[in-house]
Amino acid sequence: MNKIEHIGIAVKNLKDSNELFSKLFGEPHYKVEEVKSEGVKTSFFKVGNNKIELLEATKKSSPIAKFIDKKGEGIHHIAFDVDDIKAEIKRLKKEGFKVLNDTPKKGADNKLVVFLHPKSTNGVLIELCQEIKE
Ligand SMILES: C[C@@H](C(=O)O)C(=O)SCCNC(=O)CCNC(=O)[C@H](O)C(C)(C)COP(=O)(O)OP(=O)(O)OC[C@H]1O[C@@H](n2cnc3c(N)ncnc32)[C@H](O)[C@@H]1OP(=O)(O)O
Ligand SMILES: [Co+2]
Repeated sequence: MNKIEHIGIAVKNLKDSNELFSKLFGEPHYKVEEVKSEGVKTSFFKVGNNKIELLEATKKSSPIAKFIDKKGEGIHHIAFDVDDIKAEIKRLKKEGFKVLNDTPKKGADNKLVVFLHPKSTNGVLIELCQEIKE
């Protein structure tokens, strides 16, 4: 794994949270992207070399809606950048981690993504991201 790609924060209202985090960072978000397959609307902030993803649920069955119902708003996942996502899936499965999707799926910001179940990672939902190259 190369580095933290982004940290995902679950929010109830993306518009309100965009304002709040713009004040916090002193800079507005640089993009908004809906990922229908995940039931989320996301916005991204750059903080130095780091990226923060805010996530609002777009439907009741969204993982973000469920998370907020159970735990409230807050840090939802940590995403790590990888070069070869398929090789990482294979390696991590061998190590006993519970990979939630065997086939990488299209995430936000031009990435292929895979999630590891938080029950296999000390309660932290982990996302792996590989940049999609043309
Ligand atoms: C667009 C994109 C991108 O960056 O490109 C994204 O990030 S999309 C981000 C949104 N997409 C995802 O999160 C996809 C991967 N997530 C999932 O498949 C799901 O959310 C699961 C992680 C499998 C949980 O789903 P499930 O239906 O089992 O929910 P559940 O509410 O019954 O939760 C089962 C147990 O996991 C815990 N749990 C659920 N979500 C959690 C989270 N984010 N961090 C830590 N623990 C979590 C619950 O509290 C519960 O624990 P207890 O049993 O102790 O009560
Ligand atoms: Co994410």
